[in-house]
Amino acid sequence: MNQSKEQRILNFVLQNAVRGDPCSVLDTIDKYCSQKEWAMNVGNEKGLILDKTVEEANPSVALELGTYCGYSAVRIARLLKAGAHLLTVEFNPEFAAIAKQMIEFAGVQDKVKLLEGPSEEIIPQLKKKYEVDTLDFVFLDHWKDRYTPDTILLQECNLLRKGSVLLADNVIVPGAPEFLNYIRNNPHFQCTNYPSRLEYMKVEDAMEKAVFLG
Ligand SMILES: Cn1ncc2cc([C@H](O)c3cccc(CNC(=O)c4cc(-c5ccc(F)cc5)cc(O)c4O)c3)ccc21
Ligand SMILES: [Mg+2]
Repeated sequence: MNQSKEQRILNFVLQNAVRGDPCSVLDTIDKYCSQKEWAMNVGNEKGLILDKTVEEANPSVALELGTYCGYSAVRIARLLKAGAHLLTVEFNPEFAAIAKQMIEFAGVQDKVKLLEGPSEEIIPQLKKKYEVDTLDFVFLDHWKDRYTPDTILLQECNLLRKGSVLLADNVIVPGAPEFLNYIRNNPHFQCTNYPSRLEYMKVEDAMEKAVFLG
């Protein structure tokens, strides 16, 4: 049975990156995906925007929707302070299996909890089953038509507090027009757009930051 692209990316990391070194894992994934096979990791250019947003938020509890191969989970986890943790949600079992190995190889497994299932099922479980009070930071990178319903669900589940930071990938490509319309016209959010490039391509993309005002 021939390998998936995601398995090839993981193998390239296991053979070429430095175990326990998150930056080496990120650089190795970026090298593979820019030179050999494109993949939908946030990448290094938008990754720098993610880094700055995480550092500014300095979250104790962070949530990621859409783990994929674990690139952004490693990227976020490497910046978390002692005792802080990232919950990352992946519904595709193959992706989850790859991401688990990627996160462990990078050595950030103590800061990351990978939750398998669709966001619409996991989000309502965060308070009781995963002992979350409120979320300090949320990275949205799953199906683009789920950004809005899941942002509404986060509010309904009382998971956001004054100052909670949402950061959404791909608001230009593939695009999340309905989410941009929702969040920019919502008085409970203060929005900022960060123009950038689609990962590994000379194509325009952008990220949108939305701070919950309570
Ligand atoms: C409900 N639920 N709960 C958890 C959860 C997790 C998933 C998966 O992780 C998953 C699977 C497939 C697609 C995505 C979304 N990502 C994208 O579609 C994307 C596309 C492109 C791009 C850009 C240009 C192209 F030409 C092609 C693809 C660039 C990007 O950065 C992307 O993030 C996410 C899905 C639903 C989930
Ligand atoms: Mg993305």
